[in-house]
Amino acid sequence: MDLRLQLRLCEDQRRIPHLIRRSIAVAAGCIVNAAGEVLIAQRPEGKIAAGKWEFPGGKIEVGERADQALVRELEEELGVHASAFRPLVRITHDYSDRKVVLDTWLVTAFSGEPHGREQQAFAWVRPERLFDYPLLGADGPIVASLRLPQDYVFTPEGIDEAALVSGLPLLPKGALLRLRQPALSDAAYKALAGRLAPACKRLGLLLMLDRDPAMVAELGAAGWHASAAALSAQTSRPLAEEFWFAASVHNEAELAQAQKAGADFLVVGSVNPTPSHPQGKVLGWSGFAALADQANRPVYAIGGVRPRDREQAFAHYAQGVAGISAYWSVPSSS
Ligand SMILES: Nc1nc2c([nH]c(=O)n2[C@H]2C[C@H](O)[C@@H](COP(=O)(O)OP(=O)(O)OP(=O)(O)O)O2)c(=O)[nH]1
Ligand SMILES: [Mg+2]
Repeated sequence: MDLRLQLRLCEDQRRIPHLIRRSIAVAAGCIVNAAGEVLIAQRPEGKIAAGKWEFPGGKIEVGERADQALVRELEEELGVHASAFRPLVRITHDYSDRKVVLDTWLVTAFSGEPHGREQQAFAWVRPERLFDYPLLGADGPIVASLRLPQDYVFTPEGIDEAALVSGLPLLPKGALLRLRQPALSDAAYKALAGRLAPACKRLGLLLMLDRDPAMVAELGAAGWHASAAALSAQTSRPLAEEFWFAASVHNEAELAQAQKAGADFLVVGSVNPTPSHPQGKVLGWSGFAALADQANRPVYAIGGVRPRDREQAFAHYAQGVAGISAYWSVPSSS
């Protein structure tokens, strides 16, 4: 093609970016050190969104896999060789001038001392302090993913209080715990939640309640969990940003509803058939991954999955696994 014509076409394209909705595939790494801090870098002068902070990484090249791009970008930008990593969360974000599809990875082992090869500043930050840095607009769900644990435990239905209390110290450290007791009246549920909240705090468990969202702040719990039924009545975020807002999702319509309501993270299933929901729709791992891929937020896999299935869950972009029976020594139907 004639060079002048080519230049002219490029110029025209620059003028109508809003008409050409380019989608950019990006791989980014959340490098975690032994102290549990994560590495962020400041975008250097001359790049788009200069001055904002980000998880190091860059564009996936033609013919390259996301994991290959991750390793290459971390070497190019930081002089670090990533040797152990796994998928974290996948995000599609629409900036006004471009659409970005971000494949993020949790990097748990690397060699080399990070240094800003592009003269960019960088910092090791505890996940709960990441809000102190102006991160790129797409990165909120990555921060949520870094702050959340790998296990989401539900209480067995009808478990007695003594068994519940004695089981708490045996749960994985830092786990989310949903107090799910559908047979209790609201008053009995609230009383039980009030007795459990201090113990959960002491043990570092994140207590999630599923009745009136106002109960969460009142009792000092960690957040609110919306069942699919509760979610259908929810058009906006029902509690303050400082608390977690989770939702159960089984299909695309419920996913859209959870996104509209502004849920921070989801529980998606059933991945496998379970005795407790024999008639429930089974997604399989591929159905799970299809929903997780559109979620734009961390997603736990539920339904016939156990902590030992975690690696498989990660491979399908899960935050981790959720369940009942795998976590308690009392008999349960799940
Ligand atoms: N690396 C990274 N990019 C992000 C994050 N969040 C986010 O929206 N992005 C966007 C910003 C950019 O539009 C795109 C990454 O492109 P980039 O400019 O870093 O690409 P690159 O490293 O290959 O740089 P270049 O050589 O092409 O300039 O993804 C993030 O946390 N990390
Ligand atoms: Mg980059």
